Amino acid sequence: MTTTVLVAGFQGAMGQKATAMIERDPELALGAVYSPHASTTNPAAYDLPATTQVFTDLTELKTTATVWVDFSTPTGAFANAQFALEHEMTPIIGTSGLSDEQVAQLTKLADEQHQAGLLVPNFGLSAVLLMQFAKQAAQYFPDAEIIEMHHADKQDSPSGTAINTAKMIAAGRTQAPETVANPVETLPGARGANYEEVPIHAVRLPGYVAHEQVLFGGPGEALTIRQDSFDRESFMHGLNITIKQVGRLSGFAVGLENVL
Ligand SMILES: NC(=O)C1=CN([C@@H]2O[C@H](COP(=O)(O)OP(=O)(O)OC[C@H]3O[C@@H](n4cnc5c(N)ncnc54)[C@H](OP(=O)(O)O)[C@@H]3O)[C@@H](O)[C@H]2O)C=CC1
Ligand SMILES: O=C(O)C1=N[C@H](C(=O)O)C[C@H](O)C1
Repeated sequence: MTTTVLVAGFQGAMGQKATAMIERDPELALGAVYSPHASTTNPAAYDLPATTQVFTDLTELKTTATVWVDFSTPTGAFANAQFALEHEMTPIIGTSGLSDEQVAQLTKLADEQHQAGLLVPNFGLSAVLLMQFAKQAAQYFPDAEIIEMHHADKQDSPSGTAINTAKMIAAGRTQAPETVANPVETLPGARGANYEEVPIHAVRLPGYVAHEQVLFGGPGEALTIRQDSFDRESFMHGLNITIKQVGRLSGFAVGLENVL
């Protein structure tokens, strides 16, 4: 059976990879693409199949796609996912930057619509394993810091993966981390952002793609866990599996591990 997919943000770095992967897979069909800033609705202009509908306006969007893949922007992704759920499409949100409150709203909407949905902070297997290992390590090393490194075009900081890693570290801890009584930052921001008592440091540099290091420190020892996406192809296997498996979920979930 063929699954028909819509890709939102199809002209972006991830959108282009995703549309190419879908076109290559005989079990998938690229039914439609969406971006509010696309200049024409002619698929030939983007080297897309003639059967792929191009939409630039949500109010005009009508498609046979059953799965909505989102690689847009933190501001666009929430409204897109709401639209998908309200129009019988299962959202797979790859876009980072959604707040916990927005995730709670999507979970409620999915339940109301009797729909599934998945937010995937990172489609890379190395990142999923890093997060699981970090949760495990936090049981013994409650003191941890995250350094995430990305390409210079990344809009949001910190990365969705870093925030999710911090959540998993917090969930894995059995003791509170140590805190400095009166910290002094002689340059504001020197200790990074703080999520669940995990400092997060975001690096944005040309040449990088997507990388994360988690540093754990304990009395007289340290543990470092690192993952690297050297190419956006690293996200495509996870995305392919998610498109094929997401329909089995009941309700809205977070994390690739839900479909592995
Ligand atoms: N989960 C994962 O494994 C991964 C997630 N990501 C995340 O995916 C997102 C996209 O990344 P990337 O492709 O690098 O970013 P890009 O900036 O390259 O692409 C985003 C695209 O979305 C378009 N866009 C803007 N607003 C909307 C909207 N409301 N609806 C649909 N499309 C819109 C943009 O168009 P225009 O430029 O004309 O505004 C642009 O073409 C980011 O949040 C990133 O963090 C990235 C890699 C892996
Ligand atoms: O913008 C990116 O590139 C990436 N974004 C995601 C995130 O914010 O975690 C996933 C991966 O890190 C690549």
